[in-house]
Amino acid sequence: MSATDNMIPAPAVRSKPLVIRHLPYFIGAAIVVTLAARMQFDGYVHNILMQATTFSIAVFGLSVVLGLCGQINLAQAAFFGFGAYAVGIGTTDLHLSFWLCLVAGCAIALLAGAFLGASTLRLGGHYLAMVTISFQQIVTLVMINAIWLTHGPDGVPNIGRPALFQTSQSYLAFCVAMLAIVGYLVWHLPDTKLGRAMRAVRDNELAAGVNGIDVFRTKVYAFAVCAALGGLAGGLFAGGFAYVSPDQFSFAESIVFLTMSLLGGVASPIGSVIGTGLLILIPEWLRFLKSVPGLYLAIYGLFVILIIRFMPDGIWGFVADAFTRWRAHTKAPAAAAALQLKPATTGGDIVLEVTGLSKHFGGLKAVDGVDIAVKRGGVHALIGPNGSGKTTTLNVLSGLYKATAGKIVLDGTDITNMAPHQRTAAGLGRTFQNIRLFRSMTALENVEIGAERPGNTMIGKGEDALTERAMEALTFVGLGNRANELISSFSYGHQRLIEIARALASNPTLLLLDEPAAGLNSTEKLELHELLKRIAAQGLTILIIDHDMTLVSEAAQHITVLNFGRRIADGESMAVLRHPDVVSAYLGSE
Ligand SMILES: Nc1ncnc2c1ncn2[C@@H]1O[C@H](COP(=O)(O)OP(=O)(O)OP(=O)(O)O)[C@@H](O)[C@H]1O
Repeated sequence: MSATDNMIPAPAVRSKPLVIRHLPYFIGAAIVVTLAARMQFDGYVHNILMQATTFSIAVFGLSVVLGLCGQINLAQAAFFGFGAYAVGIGTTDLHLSFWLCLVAGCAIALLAGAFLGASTLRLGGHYLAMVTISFQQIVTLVMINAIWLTHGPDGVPNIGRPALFQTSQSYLAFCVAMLAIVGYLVWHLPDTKLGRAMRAVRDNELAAGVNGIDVFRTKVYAFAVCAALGGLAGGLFAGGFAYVSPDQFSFAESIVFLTMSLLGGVASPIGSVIGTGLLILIPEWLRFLKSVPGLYLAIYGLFVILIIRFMPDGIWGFVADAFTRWRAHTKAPAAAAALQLKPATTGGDIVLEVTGLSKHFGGLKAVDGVDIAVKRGGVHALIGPNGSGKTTTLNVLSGLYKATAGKIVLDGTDITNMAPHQRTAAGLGRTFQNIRLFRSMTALENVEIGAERPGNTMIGKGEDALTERAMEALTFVGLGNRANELISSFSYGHQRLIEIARALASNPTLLLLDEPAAGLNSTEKLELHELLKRIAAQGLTILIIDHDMTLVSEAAQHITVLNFGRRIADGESMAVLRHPDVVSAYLGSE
């Protein structure tokens, strides 16, 4: 019988199909598109709407790369320019179809974004910002100087539109429809597997990696999507204004896009539209102040500073946060079935075999030639005084550190040289000494990421199955009734339980627990002990590090002891705890 045969029946209540749930959005979007097609705007209002619509799509890109994935992109105007010039040059000089040029512009931007991302995203932080600024400057220089291609500073006039949308009015309606479609996709992205991976990477890269997410690839995807949206927006912009020139795609424009994104709320397409609309409209509203030199810019700047100061997550971020908190207290989570753990049993009696493992930091031998054999089923403890190399060992096991020497075999598979997410896919689950949860997410969303582990045989297809599995794991640790609350509303002890639930939801073959009792009070420690018993009762093997000798001696059947990075004892718990070397090294000699 396969593991999937043992799956728990799903709770009776299933959510409605997405299209039905989001029907109000589509009806609203259809009304707005109809209004855009029917209402008569003067040229000035029309231009503002066209600019706001196309800029919003470019800012959607930033909401993906920066808002969802936490990676800075200061070259969005360059990608916008790729799309604009593809349509400009394609429809005028090459006499190609608008549609072909639009698709080509998106593709060029996507490829450039993927290339830039793949070559620089390992840098992160300030370096990434610097590289994207340089890229932006190079693109601007090419636009100005490659006159044979771009027409240089004169720009490209008389850009064509599709035959279907020749009039300004119909073209605007088409752009608004594109805004609605792309906006819907970006709005829905955080609830997809890729979107959850991006949010996990943004919140905590280490935890994302050990929960089975390929961090680097996720970042490259985010960057490529951002660039493609920039290209699409630029192509639409070119058709709308029928003219493009290099100054429209400068570094200053990239900063404008970024400000729009931050002002409205970087994590949501609604924020993108709000920020874009405001930043385009505020200068128009303050136009009457232009007679007093400097006053207009001072008020404009003050307005932006005040919003960012008092709403650090932007206008929509502020509203959405309040809504999430309200919903957590009003929307009761669905009841969940009992969690089943069905750890894989492909290898022999030994689940984890570590031989000659070493990790040196320069001259410091944090782990030095350690052997550990963890038997299938039950609890194996790794103990030792402070600084003896326990956490380093766990970090090498889960791939956060590369081993200096030695071999690690998990359930018959050599995982020594695998990346963290590949080890997770191979069946490793872990928690951290310093809790590493995804802090912008709810408890349920955190555990869903664990449940999504590649190779998890205990989960069916689709979002409902994912939610059910996560609810089961949360209910197993006693927090099912608080599934929709944000991490910040949980006590330290409960956050530890959520981390354990996240690992359990992935149905690992081996669970590594790094000091799970640290920071817990005596009642919470008792609850943890009970939890460990219930986990072990389902046949899941646990390798635990902890300083609480009562917990270790009662929970673990087997103990390995480290001191100064070397193994000094190994065997059945009671015998090891009485071993003279252990007593003197770890518990004190008297
Ligand atoms: N990234 C690192 N760079 C340099 N030295 C490190 C690093 N990580 C750990 N060490 C050193 O390796 C040794 C072992 O540390 P480790 O955290 O593994 O010990 P531990 O047994 O888990 O201690 P504790 O019980 O206090 O958590 C220590 O001397 C520590 O300072």
